[in-house]
Amino acid sequence: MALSSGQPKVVLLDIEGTVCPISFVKDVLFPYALSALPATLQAQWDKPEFSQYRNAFPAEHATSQEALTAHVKDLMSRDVKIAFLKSLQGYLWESGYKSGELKAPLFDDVAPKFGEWKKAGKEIMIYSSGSVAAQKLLFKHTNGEPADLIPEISDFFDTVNAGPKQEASSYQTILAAHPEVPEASDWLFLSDNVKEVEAAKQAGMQSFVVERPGNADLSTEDREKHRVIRTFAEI
Ligand SMILES: CSCCC(=O)C(=O)COP(=O)(O)O
Ligand SMILES: [Mg+2]
Repeated sequence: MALSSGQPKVVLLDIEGTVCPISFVKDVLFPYALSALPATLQAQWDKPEFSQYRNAFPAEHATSQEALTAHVKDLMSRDVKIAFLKSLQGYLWESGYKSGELKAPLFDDVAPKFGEWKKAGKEIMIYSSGSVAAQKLLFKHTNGEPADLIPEISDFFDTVNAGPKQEASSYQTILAAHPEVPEASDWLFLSDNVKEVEAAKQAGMQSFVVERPGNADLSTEDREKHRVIRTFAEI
């Protein structure tokens, strides 16, 4: 599919398993957050600016630093994609990105395609379970050229401002946020998660499954039902 006139005007992108490897999230970002957690809790526990993160957790898990640490560890071991955890993770990753310890390893085709899409007049938007704050940190600190891709991105969506990624209504919320591109068929959503692709299609968007190294295997049925791409260069 060439992106020329009559083709999608907006490319909406998932992050983990689509623009960067799942292993970056599981093996780099998660351990960083867990290692930063105890010292952060000790330093920030009673600070007013930290209360938004602490108070967002269910009260029974925020009774002490130890209880919160145990709960965060449990949620992360199960990769629970819940907003209060994602928000805290973004807060914990900030120092790592700013110091240069964390840098998002985008797949090689991603940054060049951003430039191509922008030149062709397409809008690039992000929809991830990671918080909008975490998304912005990731795209500001990449291994791409340019390293800061924020200027290329028109909007960011997460489970707070759009809703759960496997529900069609979330894609309708995203559409409603951009009345300048009202036709769902003018949107192309790319994700490693077949259920997310199905939800986007239910909302009327075009949507392809992205198959990257390290992603979950796709079934024969998934491959029959959906277009599967291995790199953005195929678009
Ligand atoms: C952008 S923050 C790091 C990724 C993350 O925490 C996450 O849950 C990504 O999920 P996605 O919806 O991008 O597959
Ligand atoms: Mg994903």
